[in-house]
Amino acid sequence: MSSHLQREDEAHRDAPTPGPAHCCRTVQSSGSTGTRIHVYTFIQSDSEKLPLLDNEMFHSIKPGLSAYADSPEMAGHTVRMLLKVAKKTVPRLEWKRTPVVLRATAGLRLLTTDKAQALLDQVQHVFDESPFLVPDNSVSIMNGTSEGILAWVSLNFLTGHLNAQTKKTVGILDLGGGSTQITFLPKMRKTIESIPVADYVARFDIFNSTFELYTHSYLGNGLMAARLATLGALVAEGLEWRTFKSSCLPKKFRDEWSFGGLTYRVSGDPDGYSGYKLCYQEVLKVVKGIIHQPYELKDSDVFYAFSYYFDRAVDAGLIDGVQGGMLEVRDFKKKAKEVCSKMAKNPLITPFLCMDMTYITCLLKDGFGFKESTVLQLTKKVNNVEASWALGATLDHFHNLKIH
Ligand SMILES: O=c1ccn([C@@H]2O[C@H](COP(=O)(O)OP(=O)(O)O)[C@@H](O)[C@H]2O)c(=O)[nH]1
Repeated sequence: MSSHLQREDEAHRDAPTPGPAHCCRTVQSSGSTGTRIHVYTFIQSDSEKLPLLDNEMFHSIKPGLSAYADSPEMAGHTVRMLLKVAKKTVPRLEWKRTPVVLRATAGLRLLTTDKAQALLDQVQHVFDESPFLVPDNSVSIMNGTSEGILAWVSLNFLTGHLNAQTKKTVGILDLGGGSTQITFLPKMRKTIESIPVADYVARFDIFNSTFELYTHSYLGNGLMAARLATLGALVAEGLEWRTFKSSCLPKKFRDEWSFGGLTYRVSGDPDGYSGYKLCYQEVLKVVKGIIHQPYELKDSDVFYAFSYYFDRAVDAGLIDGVQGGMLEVRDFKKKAKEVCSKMAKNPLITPFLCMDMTYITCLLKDGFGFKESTVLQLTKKVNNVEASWALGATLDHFHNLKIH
């Protein structure tokens, strides 16, 4: 993350409002499956303390910017539409002192440097023409470590753990389209000692505490990227004529499917078998030897799981789409088996549901090594605020978390 972003206290130097400062900030999160805007309003009465989050406005547009890799001006259009929403949310008098920042995640990390830069340039141009405050480094690709840490900061801020004196915190699991992140505060020394390479640990300061987190982002292990890998569709050639088959799809299913600006012909295996067991073998290839198993997960507390973990749990009928809920890892497994065995007879809510549920089960069990009894708190929103790294990025902007 940038350390030279303009701080809120600087932006407020000429602020007319006496007393507690109300500040707004817009973050655009550019993911592989969509571009979103978050406008946060904070109340900051004491610069020594964490601010209070007063309100959030959220809006999203599909597809993600990476779908415009070959027509970057369309990326500018997406961002212009989202800034229109920001203009409606932020009072006109506040525009000039409201910073606007875009952070891109896996979708742009997966593109070549030139293509990603052309998209970022378009976004920068739209920002520069906007009436908002455009800080240095306002448009960039965020690295996976920051993505994991900032999502952890968001969830722990929203659940009140960052204010508490106790060092009790919650771990997070984030499943995007292109990448997946796991971040938690280890309790055992051995967890840090047994990491494969140094970049699985990140230290950062927030107010008067230093945290040493286990965090990792797996590029290519987001749900959509995992579909591609399962189908064997990561090949560069033959997209025009090849059909990618999988026993995770209904046997008679045949269609086109697009991700990251490319379209693939996909189908079930009409002459072969389909179902959970075969599907598990297919998705295991995407996980095995790639995902590191942290030492202490076997007897860990609750993890907050959001993004596609939440969306698919809703699609499969495991939780309510508004309330969310608590599930055990074994609930995903049981449901995956059920969905896969039924797909031949009943049309699924999405033809990919068996593949997605089986992948999630495999990622949790054979990937991270969770026990079947591990509890996951599935959530879309905490206290009406979207669960994502964007809030953490905002706190970082105003309070400089110093990730090292
Ligand atoms: O502000 C956000 C950002 C992402 N998501 C969810 O994240 C998933 C997709 O992630 P994304 O496209 O950002 O993937 P990435 O490119 O970061 O891997 C979907 O479930 C979205 O609903 C969300 O709910 N709010």
